Amino acid sequence: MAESVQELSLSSENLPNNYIHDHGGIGFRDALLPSESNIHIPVVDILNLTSPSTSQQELRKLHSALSSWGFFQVINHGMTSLFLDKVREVSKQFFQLPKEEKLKCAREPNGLEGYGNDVKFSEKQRLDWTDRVYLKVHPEHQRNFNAWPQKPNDFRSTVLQYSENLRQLNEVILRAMAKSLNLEEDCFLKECGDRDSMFIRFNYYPPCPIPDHVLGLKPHADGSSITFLLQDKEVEGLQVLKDNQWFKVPIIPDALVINVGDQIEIMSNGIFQSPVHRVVINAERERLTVAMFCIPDSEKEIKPVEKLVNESRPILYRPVKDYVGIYFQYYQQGKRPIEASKI
Ligand SMILES: O=C(O)CCC(=O)C(=O)O
Ligand SMILES: [Fe+2]
Repeated sequence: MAESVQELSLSSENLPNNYIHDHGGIGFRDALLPSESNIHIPVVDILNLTSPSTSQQELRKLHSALSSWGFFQVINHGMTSLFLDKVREVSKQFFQLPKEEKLKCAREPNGLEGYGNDVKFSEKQRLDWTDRVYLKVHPEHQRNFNAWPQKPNDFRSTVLQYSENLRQLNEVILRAMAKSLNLEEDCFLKECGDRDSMFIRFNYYPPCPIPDHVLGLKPHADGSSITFLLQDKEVEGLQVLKDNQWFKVPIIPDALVINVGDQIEIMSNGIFQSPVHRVVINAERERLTVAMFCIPDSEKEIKPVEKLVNESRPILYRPVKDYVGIYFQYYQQGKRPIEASKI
């Protein structure tokens, strides 16, 4: 593995050029807080969503969140604050291990899973200021435990429990999203197929001496159906682009952030937006987040749901298969992968 960002952050007088954005310095970090501009990233309460007397109102909120931001936060999702802290804790403990221990689960040169950082494919590319662990957690028979951290001891059991919880929550959210569009409740679940998968990514962003010129994660939209993000409890950094303006996603310690990925944008015929987002860093504190990407069956054709195509809303996307495969090709060329599907 190339030098970790964690190591770079310790000996940071001369940062390699390929981390530096020349156009930085114009305030990566002074994005607006949505509340400052009087608009809010909605917070959806799962209890309200599932209780008959409040569900209609909550579904309207969800619909509005997904069509304007593509982002929302959920509370009352069933996981305790103690458990979420545990997920954060085992993740942090892994990145604190000595280098030799972390390298035991290093990503293979052409592999996908394991511990590593940004894959370098060209000299022109700007690299992300982050080290990661990327793992397939679903389906069960495709878990490759060789790529999983062996330490801390409770890493595996905690991540398995967290994945199981998010699998159930994914179903709740996809059903609610379909209902909010007056579709059959299981519409998106069916479109994702029985052979869907889930990948978890632990994002570790060390402090950086020149945070106005370096990004934790470049602007991108996710290739998932939807993505769940457990934010750092204290250090912010996630920003979302809306109407050409960057907004900070505020920290709500026990909430999960959820965003639409490109594949739901396609299925919803563009009603739900897969938002462009990025991560900024800071000079003082590390930040750690845990993203879970839900991915539809790669053999299934993803296309706009028929009921969402009509005269006033013509079809906007052509069918695509193996979107995640296309995603990496486009991303590497600096293009938005969803362009591959736009008519
Ligand atoms: O770390 C974050 O706040 C966002 C992570 C993210 O966007 C991703 O992993 O795709
Ligand atoms: Fe993302």
